[in-house]
Amino acid sequence: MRGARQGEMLSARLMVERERFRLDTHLTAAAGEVIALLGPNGAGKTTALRALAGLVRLTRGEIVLAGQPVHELPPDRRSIGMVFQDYLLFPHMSALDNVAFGPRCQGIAKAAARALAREWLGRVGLGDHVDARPRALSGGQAQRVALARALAVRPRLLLLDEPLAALDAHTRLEIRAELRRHLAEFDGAAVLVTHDPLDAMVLADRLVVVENGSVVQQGSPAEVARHPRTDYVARLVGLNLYRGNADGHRVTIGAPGLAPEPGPGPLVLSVAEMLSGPVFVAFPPSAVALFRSRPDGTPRNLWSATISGVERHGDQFRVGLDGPVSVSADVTAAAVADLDLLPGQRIWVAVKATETHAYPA
Ligand SMILES: Nc1ncnc2c1ncn2[C@@H]1O[C@H](COP(=O)(O)OP(=O)(O)OP(=O)(O)O)[C@@H](O)[C@H]1O
Repeated sequence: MRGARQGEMLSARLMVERERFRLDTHLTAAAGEVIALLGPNGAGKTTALRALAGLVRLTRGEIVLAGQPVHELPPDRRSIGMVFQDYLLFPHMSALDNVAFGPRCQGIAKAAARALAREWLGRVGLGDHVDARPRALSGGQAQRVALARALAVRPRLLLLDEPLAALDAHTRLEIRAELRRHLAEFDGAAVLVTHDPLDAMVLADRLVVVENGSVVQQGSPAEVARHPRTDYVARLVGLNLYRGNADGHRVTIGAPGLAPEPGPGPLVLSVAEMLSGPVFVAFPPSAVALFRSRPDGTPRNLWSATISGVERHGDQFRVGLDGPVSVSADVTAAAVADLDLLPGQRIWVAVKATETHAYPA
């Protein structure tokens, strides 16, 4: 995680009143910081993002970007880059001209703008597609062009609205990892709206949870995961997520990273993906199976743990487990009774490799 706060890049008080909805949030972001706005449908995330972009007018409030009030300025004068799901590429222009468009609008001469665009397309891995029209690009490629277009204007604020939502699962993994790398190099502030907790956990330095137009919780992914304050957040962070080091299909979980509590470690997990170097490994609590005695001949990842707590979670129970890493498991009420799950008890924990997801960190 990058996290060093180098001074405030964005400070915004966003108030937007509609007939049956009121957004009232305060958002700040340091230079280089990535904020993920999370929340249930209709919470006001998109409204907040559009207000920052200048596409929705503030009823009250202010937006200060790099020390300048920008809320009275039109979108194109705010030093903002946008990667919105519905903010499409210009269909009649090549990838190169799409990316060169912003710099051209900033007054950069045509040849220089095109050189810059070429450089950005190279950075997002599309150096061979500069002449392609958007319709000739795959979803992932189009999203890379959109990112290059947003970054080519060197914005102080990058806004991303569900940037990975339209992509298939495989492409999503790839683009998520790439986006993480580009965000790490970006020196402005970034605000990301996503429904996917993994996107948020992997990409953001800070989660800002919005419900009913207000911020209900914010903090680092680890802080929010450790102390969920609403049901939505509890469900949202119901993912076991760790940092580790991959060597082929084996990942050594060592660095505490995003684990809820760093354990004694190290734990070696088999994962479906073939990777090397620093990675994240994630799996949902529903992928964790519990056994009273050591199951024989299982191909799963297996370790022994101590039950730290059992809590009702919807119609299931969430079991907290301490061991080489801290893990949450979701089990049925019947399993709680059958397995006699009580805090302090030792239990075997199993996770299938195919139910884990490993990603480059
Ligand atoms: N143009 C509009 N005019 C009036 N009301 C709107 C408009 N756009 C959104 N709303 C309402 O404002 C509220 C917030 O919507 P918004 O799209 O910001 O939520 P969201 O958190 O992004 O939701 P989702 O996750 O479903 O995209 C909702 O009640 C929505 O119905």
